[in-house]
Amino acid sequence: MDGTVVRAERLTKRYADRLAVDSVSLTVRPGEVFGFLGPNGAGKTTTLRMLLGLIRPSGGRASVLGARPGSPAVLARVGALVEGPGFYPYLSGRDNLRVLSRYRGLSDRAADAALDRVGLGPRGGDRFRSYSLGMKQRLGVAAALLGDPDLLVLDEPTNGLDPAGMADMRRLLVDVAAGGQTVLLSSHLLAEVQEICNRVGVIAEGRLVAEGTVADLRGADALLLRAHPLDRALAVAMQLAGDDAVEVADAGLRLDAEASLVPRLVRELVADGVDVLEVRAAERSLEEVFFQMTGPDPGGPPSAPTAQEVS
Ligand SMILES: Nc1ncnc2c1ncn2[C@@H]1O[C@H](COP(=O)(O)OP(=O)(O)OP(=O)(O)O)[C@@H](O)[C@H]1O
Repeated sequence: MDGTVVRAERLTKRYADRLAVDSVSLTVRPGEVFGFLGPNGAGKTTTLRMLLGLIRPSGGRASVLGARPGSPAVLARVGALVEGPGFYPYLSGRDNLRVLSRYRGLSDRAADAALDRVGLGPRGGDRFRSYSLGMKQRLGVAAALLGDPDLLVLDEPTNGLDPAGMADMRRLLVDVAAGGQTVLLSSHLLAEVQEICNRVGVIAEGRLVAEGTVADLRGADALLLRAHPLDRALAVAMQLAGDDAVEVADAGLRLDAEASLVPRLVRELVADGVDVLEVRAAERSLEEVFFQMTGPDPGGPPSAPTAQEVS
C-alpha cells in the first residue's frame, strides 16, 4: 500500500444515458475521517458501492487497502453500512450481532465488543424492533465494526437521526478514528462534515468538484477591504495582489491574498490618498463554498443559505 487507504482514479458509472459518477478521483489516507459531501443524487452512494465492490465501474479504477475493491482480502478488512443492514426484528441487538459474527467466522466475544463500542451494551438484550432509529443505526455501525476492520465505509450514517442521535453518532465516529481506524462517510450535511471530517470530497452531479481539508476548501486566505474612494482602492489593490485576485464584494473589495499583505496594502492606499475604513481576514463558511461549487453558476457569487442541510 502506498500510504493511501482508498484511491479512486477516474472512477465512472453510467446507467443507460445517465452518468451517475463521472470520472471521480480521490484518496483517503490512514486514520482520517473522510467526508464525501454532496446533495441528493450527486453520486455518493454509487461511488461507495463501487469502492466496496458491490457494483462494477463503467470506467476508471479503484484500490482499497492496496487491492481490488471487493476482493476477499479486502472484504475481511472493511466494514460497511451502505444499504440498511438486514436485522431480525424479533432477535435482540446482541443476538443479531452474534448471528452476523458467526456468519463471518468470528466469536460471540467480537459481537459483544462491537456492541459495547457503540454504547449499546446495556440495551443489547432488547429486541431490535424496540430500538429507536438512533439505536438501530448504531447497531448498523456495530455490525460494520465487527472484527475490527481497518476501514469503515458508512453511507449517510446520521440520516434520519434527531440532533441527540446525530451527536452520539459523531462522537462514535471520531472515537473510531481516534483508535486508528479509517472512516469514509457520505453526507449531505455540511455541519456534520465540518465537525468530524479531517478531509472532504465535494461531489455534484457525479463530478468531484473539490477535495481537501475544511480549511483548504474555505480558502481562508482572503481579505476584505472597505475604503473610499473605491475605484482608487481597487487600482492599488490590483497592483499589489494582481488583477485577478481582487473583486468588488459587500460594498468593498475582496482580495485573494494573505494577511501578511495588510501593512503594505494600507501604506500604499494611504499614500494614494485613499481612506481605509476596514481591513479584515474573510473566512468563508463551508456552506458558502459548497453552494458556490455545486450551485447552478459554479464560480459565481454564493447565495446565502441559512439551513444546514443542502437538500
Ligand atoms: N441502479 C441504478 N439505475 C439507474 N440509475 C441509478 C441507479 N443507481 C443510482 N442511479 C442514479 O445515479 C445518480 C446518483 O445516485 P446516488 O444514489 O449515487 O446519489 P447519492 O449522492 O448517494 O444521493 P442520495 O443522497 O439521494 O442517496 C442518481 O441520478 C440516481 O438516480
